[in-house]
Amino acid sequence: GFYGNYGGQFVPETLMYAVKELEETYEASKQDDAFQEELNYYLKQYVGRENPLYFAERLTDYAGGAKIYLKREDLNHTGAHKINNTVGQVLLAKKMGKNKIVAETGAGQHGVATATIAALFGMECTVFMGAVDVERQALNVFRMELLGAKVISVQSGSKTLKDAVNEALRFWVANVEDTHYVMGSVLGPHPFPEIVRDYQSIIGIESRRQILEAEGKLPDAVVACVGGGSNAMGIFYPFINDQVALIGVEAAGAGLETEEHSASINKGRTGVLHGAMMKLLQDKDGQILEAFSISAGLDYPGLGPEHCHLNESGRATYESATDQEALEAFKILCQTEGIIPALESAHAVSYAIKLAKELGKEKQIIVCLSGRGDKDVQQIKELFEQE
Ligand SMILES: Cc1ncc(COP(=O)(O)O)c(/C=N/[C@H](C(=O)O)[C@@H](O)C(C)C)c1O
Repeated sequence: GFYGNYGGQFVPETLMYAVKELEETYEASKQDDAFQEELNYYLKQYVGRENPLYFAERLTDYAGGAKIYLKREDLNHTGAHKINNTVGQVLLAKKMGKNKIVAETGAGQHGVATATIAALFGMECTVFMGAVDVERQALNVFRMELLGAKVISVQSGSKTLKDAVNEALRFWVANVEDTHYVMGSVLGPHPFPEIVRDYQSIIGIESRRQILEAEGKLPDAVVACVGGGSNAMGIFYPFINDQVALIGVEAAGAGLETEEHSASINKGRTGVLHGAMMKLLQDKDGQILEAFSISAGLDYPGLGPEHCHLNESGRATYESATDQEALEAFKILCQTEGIIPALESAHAVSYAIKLAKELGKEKQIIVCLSGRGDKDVQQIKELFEQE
């Protein structure tokens, strides 16, 4: 369960049984043809895969360099990549005979994706969400409730994702007999980072095949935003043995030199949170610092253990984009391609525009468009009205 010096299973005894049971069930599911068939059925017929790897010609012209391809996870059912993971994990819950689901959410996309699949399989669903995020992503709270989920607003700590995960883990410990915890990103104790990576790898598997079809060669770089790191790990992993640059884009918020960002790799130190060893934003006493970002989905003070290892080994590099840069890219994508991206994804687009210029016309870049921006329009509207 380790990725170099990161990862592990730093959980209390009360959770060891549950993570061991999950590990066994996951390993067994890999050999279970019926399970794989059911998973692929829902990915195709319900999520709507495969989605396009779209050549963004006007965005490419705007950037003035390498060809930019967008992997359209925004076109999935529920509007983001999160559902790739929740389909798989809820099927695992069924395989373990558990009919209740608990999850955390920040941007609300993971919560919506969990509530959606729980409704599909008639399972009870409880989602923990920081009170700050309940405010910021009110539309997604309503969607979760429409889908039959119970949304619990978390008042402790900084009232954002970190605190929602703490409360969700506590709930899971108390209900482990009949409840599965659907982890929303490549975080948490082994085997969660592996499971979420594997379910999200469908993004990179499709992208690799599609770029070879379109260009007859692999891309020069793959770019994705990183909150906990699941859409990035999913698009990176199938390219891991290729000569392809893998670039994660962290949220620099108000700026890396300020206290207001979520740049765990660029400004963090090694520590343990939510059961895993990873790079974390923490003060000199090891207290976890609050993360900041204009996008709720990147607002997490850590980054998944496998990303920390890829960074240390040099296989992947981690850049960042500020709130302002993300907002700029958000507008540019709307105007050049008629696509309203999630604010999280706009961080990746922002860096990709810079990289395209640097690489020049002969090269190709794939950007993971992890979600659509409908959930952010209200927040953006208010921002523009303030300008
Ligand atoms: C559209 C979209 N794009 C990217 C992210 C960042 O999550 P990762 O892909 O796991 O780094 C997110 C993260 N959303 C989570 C959520 O909706 O709960 C997030 O807040 C946490 C699970 C990290 C997202 O919604």
